[in-house]
Amino acid sequence: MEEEHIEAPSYIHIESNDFSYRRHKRQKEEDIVVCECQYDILDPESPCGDRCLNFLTNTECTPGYCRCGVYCKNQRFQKCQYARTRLVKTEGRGWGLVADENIMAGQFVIEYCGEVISWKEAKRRSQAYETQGLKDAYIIYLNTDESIDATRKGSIARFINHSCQPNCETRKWNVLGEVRVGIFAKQDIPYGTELSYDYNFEWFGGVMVRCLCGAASCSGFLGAKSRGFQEATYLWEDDDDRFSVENIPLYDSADDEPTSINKEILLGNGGSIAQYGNSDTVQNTENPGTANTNEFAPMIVEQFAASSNELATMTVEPLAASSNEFTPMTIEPLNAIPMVARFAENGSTEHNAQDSHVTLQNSVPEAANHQNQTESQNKALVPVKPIPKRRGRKPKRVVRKQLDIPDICDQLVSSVACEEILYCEEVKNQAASEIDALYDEIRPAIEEHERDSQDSVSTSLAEKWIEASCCKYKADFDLYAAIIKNIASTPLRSKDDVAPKEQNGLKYLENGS
Ligand SMILES: C[S@@+](CC[C@H](N)C(=O)[O-])C[C@H]1O[C@@H](n2cnc3c(N)ncnc32)[C@H](O)[C@@H]1O
Repeated sequence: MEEEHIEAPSYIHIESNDFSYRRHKRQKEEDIVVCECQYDILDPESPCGDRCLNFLTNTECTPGYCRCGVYCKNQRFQKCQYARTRLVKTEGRGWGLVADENIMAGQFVIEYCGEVISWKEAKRRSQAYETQGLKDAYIIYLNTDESIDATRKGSIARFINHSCQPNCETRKWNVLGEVRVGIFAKQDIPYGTELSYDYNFEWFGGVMVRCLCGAASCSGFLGAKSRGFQEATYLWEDDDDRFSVENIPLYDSADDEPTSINKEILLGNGGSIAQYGNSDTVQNTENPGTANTNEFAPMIVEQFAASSNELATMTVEPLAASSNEFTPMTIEPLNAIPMVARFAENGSTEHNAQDSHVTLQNSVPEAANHQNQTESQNKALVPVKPIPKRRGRKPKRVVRKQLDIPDICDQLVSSVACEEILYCEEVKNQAASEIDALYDEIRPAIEEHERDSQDSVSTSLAEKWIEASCCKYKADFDLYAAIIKNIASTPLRSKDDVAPKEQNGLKYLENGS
C-alpha cells in the first residue's frame, strides 16, 4: 500500500445522511427511551457506558432526556466521535482508509453516510452507474427497504475497502428515530493498518468485481453473497446464454476493462467447471476420468433379490403422508429385473440441501457400480449444465434433474402402486411451492440477519420456515420411498408389454436380466 499525494477523488463530503428521497423521521417524544444511568464522578463507566440500557440495544441517548447530560457517552454518531483515519491509495483496490491511531476492538470508527434511498432506487442507480462506467460501488444496505448511496455524497467511510477477513464490521444503530450504519472495529487495529469490512450483501446487480483482499477465505467476488449477485448470476437456464456467467461483465478493480470471467475464481479452491466432451458426458475435473456421479449419474433401482439371497424379504413401513390409503406390506423376492429410472430435466427452485434424490441414489446398494454401466445409459440422460461449486453461498435457483414419474408409472402393472406414487408426487410439489412462496417472504429477513448478525428473523417466520422445510424433506422422502417400495414389491410390465422407448437413438429402459 503506497501513500501518494495524488488528487483525491471528487465527491461531496457530508457528515450525516442526506434525505432527498424521503423526509428525515422526527423522533416522537413517546418513542424516546430514557436509560437508568446517572453520572458518578468516581465511576468513569457511569455515564452511559456498556451497561447503559440504550447502549445495549444499539440506541443512542437523546440529548435533553439523558440524565448524564453532557457526560453521556452514548451519542457517538450524533457527536461524530470517530477514530482518526486517513486516506491512502492502495494497490489494485483504488483508495482505502487506514487507521491513523491505534483502534480498540469494539470501537466506533466512523459512520457510513450517504443519500438514503429506496432499495429499488439503489438497484436502478447501481445499473445506471455501471452504464456510466463507474466501477467503484458505494451503495450499502440499510434495511430491507432502504440503502445508503455514498457515490455522489458521503462520508470518508465510503473509502473503506472490502475484505473477506475484515478487521471492521457494519452495525446499525437507532439514532433519534433513524437507523444509521456505523463501522466498528472487530479487533484491535494497530496504527497504519488498512480498515476493511465484509461487503457481504452489498451488491445490486451492477459490475462484478474480482476481490483482491488476499484473505485465505476469499470468496472471489465482492458481494458474492448479495441478493442482487445471486439473482443475476445463479439463474441457470439451458440454452439461454443470457443467464450464463460467462456473459456477465467482470471488472478487476486494478484495470478499467471488463474481462471474461475467470472460471477458476468462480469456483473457488479445488473447484472446477466440468468440461463437456463430444458426447456431453460430464467429467469431474478434480478427478479426471471419473464421472461426476453425484450430479449426473442415472438413478438405478434394482429389484432387491437381484443379486443377494440375504435380502429375501423386506418390510416397508407405510408412508405417513398416505398412511390411510396404503397399508404396510411385506416384499417377496422377485426375479431380477434391473430398471433404469430416467431423469428428466426440469428447472426447479432449490433452497439449502434438498437433494434427497442424491441421498437416495447413494443409499441404493450397487447403484454406484451401475453408474457407468453402459454408454447408452449415460447418454440416456439429458445433458445438463454443471452447477459450479462456489464457496460460502447457497444457490437460489438451479437446473436440476427430476424423476420422470409418469414414465415410472408406465412400467408398473398395479394401478394402486401408480396412484400412491402420483399422490406422493403431488404432495411433494405442494410442499415445494409452499417453501418457494415462503422463501420470498423470509429472504429479506434472512439477509438482514446474516448481514448484521442481529436477530432480525422473527420467531414466527423462522418457525414457519422450519415447518415448511420439514414438510418438503418428508414429501421428498415419501415420494422416493413410494417409488422404491412399488418398484420392489409390485409387478413390472413385461418386456413384451412395453415398447422400448428411445431417446437419441438409445434405449433407456431395459427389462429382463
Ligand atoms: C466503497 S468503494 C471503496 C473505495 C474505493 N477503493 C475507491 O477508490 O473509492 C468500493 C469499491 O472499491 C473497490 N474494492 C473494494 N474492496 C476491494 C477488494 N477487496 N478487491 C478489489 N476491489 C475492491 C471496488 O471497485 C469496489 O467497488
